[in-house]
Amino acid sequence: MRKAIIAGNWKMNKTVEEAVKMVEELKSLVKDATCDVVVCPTFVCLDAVKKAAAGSNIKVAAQNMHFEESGAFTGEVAPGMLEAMGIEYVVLGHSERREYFNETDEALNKKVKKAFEHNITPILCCGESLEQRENGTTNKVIEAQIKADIAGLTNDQAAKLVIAYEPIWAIGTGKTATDEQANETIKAIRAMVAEMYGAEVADKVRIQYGGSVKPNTIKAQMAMSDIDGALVGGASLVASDFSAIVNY
Ligand SMILES: O=C[C@H](O)COP(=O)(O)O
Repeated sequence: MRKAIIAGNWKMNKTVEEAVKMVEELKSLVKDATCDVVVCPTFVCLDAVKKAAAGSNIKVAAQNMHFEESGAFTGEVAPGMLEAMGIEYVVLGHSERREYFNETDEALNKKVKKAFEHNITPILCCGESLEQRENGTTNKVIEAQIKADIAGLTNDQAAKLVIAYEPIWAIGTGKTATDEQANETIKAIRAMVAEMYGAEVADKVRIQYGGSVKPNTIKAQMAMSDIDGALVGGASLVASDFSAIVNY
């Protein structure tokens, strides 16, 4: 039985003060959640959020990291720096990073491996554009992403993966994939993982849905057979909305 995981991706929002205030509010609101609860603040807020979340059930994720250990990479953050801070998860390959920051599958594969080396669990994002959904290439596009991004892991590492299926056309648009569409694609992703690492591993991998998840959509989404959680953007910025999602 997979434990659900719901993560709030704050993207480029919240000052340190606002982020800490949000965690302080969330702590009591999500304390009885039955799923894993994760917040993903910007790098500048990570340390303060981690300290604010201490002693609670809120886990902290970075929104990105570099694959190198250290060196002349101005503006980047190394995996060891996140590990030293006790960061448990890292979001990798969000469609915004693939699109605006030219993140490639080759780099993502290095990042996924490096995250595991540093005891950080990747939340690996994948998903198709509206055009790809409409021309019927959704599974082909996602298969290319998954096969490249998670290649070369051990079975133990692969089993710990969190994958977020985010149809790009549903991000921040108010359009969610139907529960059936999301579930079907997530099933297909699980089959891709099974092809690479076997059914036993694939059965352990947690696969979230992301794209305009709201308090009024989550219950039906979580009732689907293969949806193991959510990666929430906009609705994760307000404590009452995010806690309502987490306490679905
Ligand atoms: O990482 C989160 C996703 O991009 C979803 O964002 P959204 O809930 O605002 O559509």
